Amino acid sequence: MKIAFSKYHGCGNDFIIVNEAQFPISILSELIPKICDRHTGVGADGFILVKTDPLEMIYYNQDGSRAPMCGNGIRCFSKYCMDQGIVHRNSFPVKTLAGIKVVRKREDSLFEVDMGKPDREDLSLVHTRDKIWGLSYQTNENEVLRLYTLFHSTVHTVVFVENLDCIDMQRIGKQICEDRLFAQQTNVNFVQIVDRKHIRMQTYERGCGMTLACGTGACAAVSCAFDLGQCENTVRVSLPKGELQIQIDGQDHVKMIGPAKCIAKGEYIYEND
Ligand SMILES: N[C@@H](CCC[C@H](N)C(=O)O)C(=O)O
Repeated sequence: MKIAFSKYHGCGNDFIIVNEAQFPISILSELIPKICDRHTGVGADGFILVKTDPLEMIYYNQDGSRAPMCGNGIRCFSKYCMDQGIVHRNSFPVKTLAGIKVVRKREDSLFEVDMGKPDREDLSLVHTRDKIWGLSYQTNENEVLRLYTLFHSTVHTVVFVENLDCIDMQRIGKQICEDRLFAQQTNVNFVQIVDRKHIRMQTYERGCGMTLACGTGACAAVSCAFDLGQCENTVRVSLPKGELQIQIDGQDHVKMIGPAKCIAKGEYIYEND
């Protein structure tokens, strides 16, 4: 079976985007890990299904697991919908498992997404403790870190470090992500505060591993740093291949601003085993 796809990226976080109508949903669990494979497939961090009536983003990680939301993904989804003539307005609502998100394409071609508020309290489905906020955590190699977990459209744990370049994010990220503290694993964001208006970060993503950027993770990191009094309410987030801007208004409401780019279009030849 041939499946028409587009590939987009937002700050290096890459996605295969496919229109829902063209194949039976029953093949998804086999299709996603195959098409996202970087050697034998097209290669991507995530897979996005587009539903048009109403407009909905259905997001899957590289391994085929479903996630409630994806910050870089929703900007790419929005650009795809505009490129394909699915939407004709510059601002529109998108249904996600984490609620309706309103997207706006700006004059500078960046996409602005109203990401809503973080949830620091009702995390009963996220972790097995009452709260993980400043929890002291020892890694297998005896590093001691502090973990801050919150729900920002999906589950995120923030770890502040002195210098991103001096830490084994793959090893530590995997350990925290898979720790039994978390009922359904967690995304792990390593954050270096550069100054009160600028952070550097990189994420070990649940269902995928290290990625070059994570939009919901950037929102979680800035919300957490702001809460702890470590940054202003408007922060530049530097990632290995791009930059996001995160703004928090007086009511704890978070906006994410960043790019979305089409890289390729093609047909994937799907063969089931
Ligand atoms: N890359 C994303 C987040 C994707 C989902 C995540 N891996 C999860 O399982 O929650 C982003 O840009 O937000």
